[in-house]
Amino acid sequence: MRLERVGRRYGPRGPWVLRGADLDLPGSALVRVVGTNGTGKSTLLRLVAGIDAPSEGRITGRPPRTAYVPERFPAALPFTATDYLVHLGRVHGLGRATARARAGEWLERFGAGEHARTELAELSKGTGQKVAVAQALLADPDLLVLDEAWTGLDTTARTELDRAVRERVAAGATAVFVDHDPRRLAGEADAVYGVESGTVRAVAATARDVPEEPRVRITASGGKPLPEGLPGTPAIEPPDPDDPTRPLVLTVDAAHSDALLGALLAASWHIHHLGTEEGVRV
Ligand SMILES: Nc1ncnc2c1ncn2[C@@H]1O[C@H](COP(=O)(O)OP(=O)(O)OP(=O)(O)O)[C@@H](O)[C@H]1O
Repeated sequence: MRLERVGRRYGPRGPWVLRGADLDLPGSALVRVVGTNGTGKSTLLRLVAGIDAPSEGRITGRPPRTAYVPERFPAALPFTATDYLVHLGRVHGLGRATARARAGEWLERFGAGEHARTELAELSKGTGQKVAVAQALLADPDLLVLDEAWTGLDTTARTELDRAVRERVAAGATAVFVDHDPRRLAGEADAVYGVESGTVRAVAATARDVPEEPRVRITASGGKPLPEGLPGTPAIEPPDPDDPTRPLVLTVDAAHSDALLGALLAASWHIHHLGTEEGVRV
């Protein structure tokens, strides 16, 4: 599949979110898309998935069996989890019995089997996300597009999704994903693309070629919640602290460390330690 000189803007006079984007998506490949907040990653993924059309340029060779998981699951649909999955399985060309069996298997796999008959509107956010992910995997897609699909899943389901993505790629599919956590499938991507200032560029031809960028570790604590949209999208440990006053370790590319420190200090966070980390990769 290929994107050639693709541009997208919202509205005829809107600013170009993407312009002149070229992208080759081979089969049997895991492709990561990175970039800071609001640079157009979701826009690019919607174009790749075919649920949005480019304002200019062309997209060719998209496999017929394409699946997409958006950042937010539209939970207000009037179906039970199983009926929704069967319906989408039918849309993807599965027979009713196969769609029903696979719906059950995927819900079980993600630990949501007990919610098979729950109305979508009554599902918790996390279980709704499990249904969204099951929907995408149900019909063995040849192109799997995941936009922050891990967000909201519990640890077991996240690991299961990692496994399912690897299985699809091993079966010959292309999986394109965005995730804010740089450790997600770290070192496994066949290609990494960065979206920046409206353009898409290869950050690394293969995971092995990722340049060794120094990473900075900041240990910090604060009484207030962390500010939204931290510079450099740092990895944060532990990800869900029980005690907000407990120090967190934030790891970020050195290029963003000053901005991140500034954001933490502006939010009245206390900095305990600052150091570099060797060998951390995208
Ligand atoms: N449907 C839309 N209508 C108008 N503007 C939009 C629409 N979708 C996205 N945009 C704009 O396009 C730009 C890129 O948004 P997009 O969601 O693609 O970025 P992103 O990199 O995925 O962001 P984030 O990391 O915050 O998820 C933003 O300025 C956004 O406001």
